[in-house]
Amino acid sequence: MLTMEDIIREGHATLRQVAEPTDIPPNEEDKKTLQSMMDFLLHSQDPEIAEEYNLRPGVGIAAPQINIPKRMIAVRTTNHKDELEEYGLFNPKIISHSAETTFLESGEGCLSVDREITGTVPRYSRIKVEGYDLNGEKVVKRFRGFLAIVFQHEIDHLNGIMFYDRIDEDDPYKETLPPKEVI
Ligand SMILES: O=CN(O)C[C@@H](CC1CCCC1)C(=O)N1NCCC[C@H]1C(=O)Nc1ccccn1
Ligand code: NI
Repeated sequence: MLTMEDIIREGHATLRQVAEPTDIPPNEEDKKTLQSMMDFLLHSQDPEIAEEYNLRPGVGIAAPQINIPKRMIAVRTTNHKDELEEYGLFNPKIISHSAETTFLESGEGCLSVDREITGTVPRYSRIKVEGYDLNGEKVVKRFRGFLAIVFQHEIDHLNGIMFYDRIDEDDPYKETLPPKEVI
């Protein structure tokens, strides 16, 4: 099972790489990896297991965080109706998003970052994500609220982006996204 020892920390080059797309349909090795990432979130959210194995509770994890530069993410948290939502996706992609932005009041953290970093991390309020599930089935889903934030945090990891890259040094509590580059 995955434990905190498997999670690489900032400074490790893999966290700054752009991860490679996986084969679709997924091969046995990638399916095992994605399942282990989903199991990690489950274990990390179980008080007994988390205590036993000294796991930090996670609501999401991306394969680069376990030193596998492949485009795979797992998410496990409750939605706005307090229902558990669990996803394991290969090659996730944000195919559309709101102009409106949001952010976590308490800021963001990261299992690969062993320090507190304050500041607003602007995220799109609503996103539409496309990807492939463990069976290689295509998934297209809309997310809003906390789930949308988690998915954006995880997909950033696949592109070598850390949450603090999005905090504006000059105005750490700014609540808007920087303008798209003007072509
Ligand atoms: O890339 C993936 N990661 O780095 C694990 C991160 C992902 C989340 C950070 C912000 C959005 C996604 C993670 O889950 N954490 N970050 C470190 C602290 C513990 C934990 C956390 O924020 N837990 C949490 C937050 C709100 C409500 C309930 N639980
Ligand atoms: Ni993270």
